[in-house]
Amino acid sequence: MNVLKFGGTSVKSVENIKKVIAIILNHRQNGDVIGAVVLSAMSGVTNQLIEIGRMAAVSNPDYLELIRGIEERHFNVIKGLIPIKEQSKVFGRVRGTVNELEDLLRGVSLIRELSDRTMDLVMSFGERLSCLVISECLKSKGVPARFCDARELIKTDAQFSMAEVDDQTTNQLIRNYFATIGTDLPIVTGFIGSTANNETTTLGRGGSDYTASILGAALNANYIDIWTDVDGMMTADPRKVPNAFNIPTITYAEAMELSHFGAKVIYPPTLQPAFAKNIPIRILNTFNADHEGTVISRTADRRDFTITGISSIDDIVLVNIQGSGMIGVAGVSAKLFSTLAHYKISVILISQASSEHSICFAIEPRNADRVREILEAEFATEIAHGHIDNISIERDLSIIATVGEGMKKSSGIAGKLFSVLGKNGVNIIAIAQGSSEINISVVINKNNLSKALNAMHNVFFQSEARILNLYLVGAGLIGRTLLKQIESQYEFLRTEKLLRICLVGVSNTKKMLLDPKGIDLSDWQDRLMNEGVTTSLPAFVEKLKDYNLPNSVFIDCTADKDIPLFYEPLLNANVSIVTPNKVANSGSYAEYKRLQRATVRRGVKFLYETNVGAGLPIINTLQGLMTSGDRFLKIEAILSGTLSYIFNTYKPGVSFASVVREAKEKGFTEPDPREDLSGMDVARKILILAREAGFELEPSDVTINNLLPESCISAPSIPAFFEELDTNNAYFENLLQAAEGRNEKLRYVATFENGKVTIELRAVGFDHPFYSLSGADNIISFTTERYKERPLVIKGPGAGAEVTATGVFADVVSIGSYLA
Ligand SMILES: NC(=O)C1=CN([C@@H]2O[C@H](COP(=O)(O)OP(=O)(O)OC[C@H]3O[C@@H](n4cnc5c(N)ncnc54)[C@H](O)[C@@H]3O)[C@@H](O)[C@H]2O)C=CC1
Ligand SMILES: N[C@@H](CC=O)C(=O)O
Ligand code: NA
Repeated sequence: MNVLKFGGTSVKSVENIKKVIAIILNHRQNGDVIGAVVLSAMSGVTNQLIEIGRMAAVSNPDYLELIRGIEERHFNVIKGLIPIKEQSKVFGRVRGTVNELEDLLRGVSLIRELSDRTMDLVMSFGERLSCLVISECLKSKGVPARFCDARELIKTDAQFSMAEVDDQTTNQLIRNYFATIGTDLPIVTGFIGSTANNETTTLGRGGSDYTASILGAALNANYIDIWTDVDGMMTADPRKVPNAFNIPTITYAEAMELSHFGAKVIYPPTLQPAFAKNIPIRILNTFNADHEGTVISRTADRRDFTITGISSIDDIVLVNIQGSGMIGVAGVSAKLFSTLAHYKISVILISQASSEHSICFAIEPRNADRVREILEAEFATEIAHGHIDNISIERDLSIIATVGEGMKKSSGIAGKLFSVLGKNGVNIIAIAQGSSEINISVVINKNNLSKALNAMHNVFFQSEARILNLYLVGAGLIGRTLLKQIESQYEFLRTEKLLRICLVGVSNTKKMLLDPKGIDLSDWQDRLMNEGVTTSLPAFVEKLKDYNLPNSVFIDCTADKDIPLFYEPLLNANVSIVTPNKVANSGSYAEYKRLQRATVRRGVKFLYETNVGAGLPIINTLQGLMTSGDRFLKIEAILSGTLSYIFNTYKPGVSFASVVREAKEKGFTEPDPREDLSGMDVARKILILAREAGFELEPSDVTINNLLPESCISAPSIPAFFEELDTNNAYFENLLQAAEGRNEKLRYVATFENGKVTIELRAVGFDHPFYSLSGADNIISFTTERYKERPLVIKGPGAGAEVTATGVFADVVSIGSYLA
């Protein structure tokens, strides 16, 4: 035998009530015995009744309008669900109940007073009306339903609005009642009860769940089914954590912790009677009746995760009371908490460090000022004597609770929790863990709530892929290729690497598009074109900070000199950066160092493997040697893919400018190819390598060996530059022919040795290791303490869209692994 309870949304409209009736009929057809059905008021009605009461209390006659509205809603149910010839009798009964409500409010309006006692009576009409109407609907469908006013069964004390149930009397009354009704199906008003003197009381908002549990326990039901509008309890609030999913089984204790911390699926007192009788509570969805929902019972099986759920209280304040006079003095906390209890201030969380120097506790914001006054008065003497310094209040905070019985047996949960919050720059203000070990609560700033919840959910519920939120600036050749590569690897990363890449922002020089829900990788170009707004980097970064998404990565695929100005603020906001743009690392040494320090300080990543040799593993190799304690003696390298390509491809008689054009078309050159031909690009790269090798070099320490005649450099635009190149063909032809005549090849070689950089155009013979390069190859030779006899050499294509995007992609994925 089961007790069924349907909440406010389930009985909100004709459409929804049809679903409720179908569920009841279905049970009966399957032979499942229903002991009782408990109903809430139609959704919105209780709030309206409260408003009506308040309006009447100030003699505002408009309340009559609201009463008509409530009456109308119930009439509509009758019209929609009861055959015409049976309707008038039910209309009459509804009208009679509504008249009773009107009489009551007339009285309230006359005496202009609304006590908690009267308010409870006013509120009782919501459930009385819904049960009245729906029991008649069921009767007309052949169910032997019978309206049951719970005030005759549930006896309480006289704490109106939050009455305590007298279990013994109540259980007896319930059993007596059920002994008399035979096979009738009582439709019981949720939420309400009455005192020994038959005054109406209510059991607290959400109390209909509690009514069902009281009935179920008294009747020794097999199940208490709470039918609501969600698929059971979820691992987190799905409005805040889109990846939250249903929890199939949960213990009473876990459900209690989660519902105290804001998971509004079940009213916490409901759990007690069910727990005492070991009756499972099932949370089911009226609108998705086939879903298995959540079963709450003593033991929960089918556990895939160490924690069961994450919940939060979104708005709290923290009160801190501290002073040297508190150390070792017994009774301060006793006085503190008995004072709070005396004033009925509910304390949500308490934390005291073992130094006993301070105690902090969380309360609802509406109590903050009152608590300060109360405590300042109560501890006036201690404050006057300096034993207590002050009572401070910190606002705009949230509490997040990780809940789960599984935490008892496993270590490392707190470590995981703090690490994920740390990596996402979420500062923890206070921590509490009860010795039951099924709840670890942390207090954080409210503006980090969504980020923290999502990041935590992501690491604790590991079967789900970790999200990496990308913001790409510069959707040019490399940027576009990167997105294409990510798109084709998306499924592999999600299923094999448990990494879900989400593009949140993308921009080029003209337009930018940001969407925190993610931009589909298959149509980002169309969306950018159609929905994008004029690019503004400050606005882009502002939005990024505003969204405050976990695991955010900023990718700079431009060669822009201004974008690096945003790197440090981004790192400080715990956003990792990946970039092929060399500007930041080749500016002043101080700036280079500042970025390095920011990454260490904030525990985020700044990765730029493609600054040198595109996708070739040069920076990673160098950093590996450095961190393992090797020392660099010499770096000798060919670092320009563009120049390699030109020197490997140029044949006398061909126009030099056309070879440069080819290099540009193949995607080897910088957005402005003069950067390559002037030697600037190589200068940047060797400077970066020297710095990575531990040397403090400024750009002025690198002399550029420029290959271009002045007229080419000073051309006003890139097309003009190409024209200028054409007119200088003879200059380049001579240069190359001279080498060719000696069977040598031209190589643009950068060397770092003894703290000094040299860059020169060399002609090398076939016995030189740099002779046999082809295409856009780079070659880098590291001579170190450990690689002294024979240097470590890395060689391969050092420019081009695919290889560069691959390097950027690898950096992005490595951030994903780090954050996980
Ligand atoms: N092409 C290659 O082989 C390699 C390139 N790199 C680097 O990759 C970066 C990108 O190169 P490519 O994709 O070849 O250049 P590109 O010129 O094709 O793309 C650059 C993109 O950045 C956009 N952009 C420029 N300033 C912007 C701003 N302020 N805001 C938004 N968007 C902006 C442009 O609209 C363009 O779409 C450069 O820093 C380059 O040095 C690094 C290694 C190899
Ligand atoms: N333009 C560069 C590629 C990027 O670093 C080159 O030609 O090497
Ligand atoms: Na590289």
